[in-house]
Amino acid sequence: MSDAAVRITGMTQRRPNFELGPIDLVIPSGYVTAIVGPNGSGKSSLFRLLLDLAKPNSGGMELLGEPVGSSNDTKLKARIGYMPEQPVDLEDGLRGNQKTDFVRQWYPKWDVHLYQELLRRFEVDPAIKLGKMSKGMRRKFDLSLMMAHHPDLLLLDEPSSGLDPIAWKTMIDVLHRYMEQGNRTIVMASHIVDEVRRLADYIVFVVQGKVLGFYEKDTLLNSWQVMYIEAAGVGINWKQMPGYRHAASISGGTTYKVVTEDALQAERWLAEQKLALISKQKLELDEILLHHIEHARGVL
Ligand SMILES: Nc1ncnc2c1ncn2[C@@H]1O[C@H](COP(=O)(O)OP(=O)(O)OP(=O)(O)O)[C@@H](O)[C@H]1O
Repeated sequence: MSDAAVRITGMTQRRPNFELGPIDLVIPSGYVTAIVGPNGSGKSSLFRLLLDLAKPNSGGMELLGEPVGSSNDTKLKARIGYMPEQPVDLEDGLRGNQKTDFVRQWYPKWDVHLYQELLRRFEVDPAIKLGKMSKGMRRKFDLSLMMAHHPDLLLLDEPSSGLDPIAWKTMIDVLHRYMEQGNRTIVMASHIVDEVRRLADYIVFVVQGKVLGFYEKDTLLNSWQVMYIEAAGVGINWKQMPGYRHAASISGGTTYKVVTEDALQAERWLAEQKLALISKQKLELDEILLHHIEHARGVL
């Protein structure tokens, strides 16, 4: 794995009704990492902490090798593009162009040609007041603005929220192209299975303020499977099957539906037990997340 784009060490944030962490997490540079978790699990809170918009109670964070929270972070921030989940209400009265004129001053690598190309691709008129733009249009404007200074790291909090299918496809293409150039990194929170499938190299599950795991996407999607197994006349202790997560007999018969998170070893085990594997199917990302949530509810 390459250098760390994000390094979080023993970080906690306590609120009256919610505790985030402790989180220890290293996100590699040069890849797309998706943070996946249910509503209220702490994804947006994590982004705000990484941007120093909120302070942790303990622990530390680094972005692109620099500590978060130092007083002189202008150079670091110039290397980052951040897209919050919600637009900033205070900017409602500004026209798009007025926001751009203010924002671009902070970025030495500001690229007006890229900015204009992105606005054209997303079909956004920057002369409109931000408060008068539709939700999706404002999102597309913010995406264009945020990418026009050639950031090394993009932090995207549910980037496709409000986008129509055409704009969504454009966004996926724009982000793919962004990743083609140099050692760039995207960290994004997303609920959209297809988006994670198309963009992510790595997946982080966050549930109830805790990181449940960091996975290489293809390994994760290949290793979680539901298997249909014929097991007539034998009492099987399914819990001995590698990666066992769940088992149920189908309509009380001798066929079992078993979920494993270690498909390769599970198949070997079935062969050793001389059990017939009738069919197998990969789980979708949201089904895998559901298993993680249920497991977390039992142990956290
Ligand atoms: N400013 C705040 N003050 C107090 N509590 C907050 C604040 N913002 C969020 N929370 C609480 O922190 C927890 C985590 O919220 P957060 O927005 O980080 O979750 P999320 O995973 O981004 O959720 P979603 O998928 O709905 O966007 C929730 O319990 C939420 O109510």
